[in-house]
Amino acid sequence: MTDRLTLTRPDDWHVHLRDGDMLAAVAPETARDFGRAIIMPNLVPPVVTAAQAAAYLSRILGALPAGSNFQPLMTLYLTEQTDPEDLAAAHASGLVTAAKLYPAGATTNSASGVTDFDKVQPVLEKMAEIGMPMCVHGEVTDADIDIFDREAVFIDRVLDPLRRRVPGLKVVMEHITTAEAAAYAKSDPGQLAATITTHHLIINRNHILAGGIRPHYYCLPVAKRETHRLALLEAATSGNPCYFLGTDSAPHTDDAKQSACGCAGVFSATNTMSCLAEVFEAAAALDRLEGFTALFGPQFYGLAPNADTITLTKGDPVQFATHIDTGAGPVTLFNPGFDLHWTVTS
Ligand SMILES: NC(=O)N[C@@H](CC(=O)O)C(=O)O
Ligand SMILES: [Zn+2]
Ligand SMILES: [Zn+2]
Repeated sequence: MTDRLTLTRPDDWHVHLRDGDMLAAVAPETARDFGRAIIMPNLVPPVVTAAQAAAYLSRILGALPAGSNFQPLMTLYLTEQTDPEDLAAAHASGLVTAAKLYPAGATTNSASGVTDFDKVQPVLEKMAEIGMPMCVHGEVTDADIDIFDREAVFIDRVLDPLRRRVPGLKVVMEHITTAEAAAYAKSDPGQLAATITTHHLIINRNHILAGGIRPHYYCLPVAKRETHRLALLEAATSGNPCYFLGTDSAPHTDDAKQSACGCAGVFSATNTMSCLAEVFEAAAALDRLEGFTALFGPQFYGLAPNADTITLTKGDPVQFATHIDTGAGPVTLFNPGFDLHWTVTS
């Protein structure tokens, strides 16, 4: 029986660190196990300019524990006003790694996102030219499309046509939740990839809705039926480098989650590596955990893997605190619903 596992230090290719008191509390949680992370720009107001990204980067660095080597990889939030030259300069200087496309209204803090995709065509062409990846929240926002269908419809109606209009654009389909997205993501190696979250490998829509409504499992895109979870699990454990970890750890205070109109987002930064080790072991794929968490992301982004390692150790069930305290209020940690035996020990 394997009871120790040493991996190249993982990265998180999609995380929300927020700002202010929340940032102070959650940045150390991500920095503990991860070497780098793609930092989502959906603050209020969003991070749309290079100057805003530079200021946000310094606030993140200021929230890290002393001696931390964690490296935030910044993103810009694309709007219909984004200036292709400002974006290209931010990328060329190394300040910004990618740009994030939110369909307006698709998710938390996406009001400034894109409504008319033609308007961002020049920016996307510039990104293709300079090799800057586009990360996308892939859901349509049409009121007449069922929420469980919004990801699959986005691929057909928006993403595939957009990629045909902008050949050469590197795209990361963020936090995929469907078999359709997993199939599409592998259709153009090196140009197209997908992040998969920890929680979408573990929960399906029954976990949210059966036997009572569980707001801490509500996120966007919403978890789908079990067949889709199984497709994601197969993708994540397949060893195909087009799939890599993006936790989408998205903290909201318990007040904001446990409400008549609760926010979307699952906070999983603290226990993600324990959860994933359990999931990959159950799938007899522990040997593929390193690719998914530490090798395939940097490969797609054209970066070297981290030079150091982490070690996970298996033992008696580990107890994580049910929540973390933040200056903004308590934030509940993702509960996988099963015992966790693996813990990051060094
Ligand atoms: N995933 C979520 O449910 N929420 C994210 C936004 C996002 O990634 O779509 C958030 O910022 O809270
Ligand atoms: Zn999203
Ligand atoms: Zn997110």
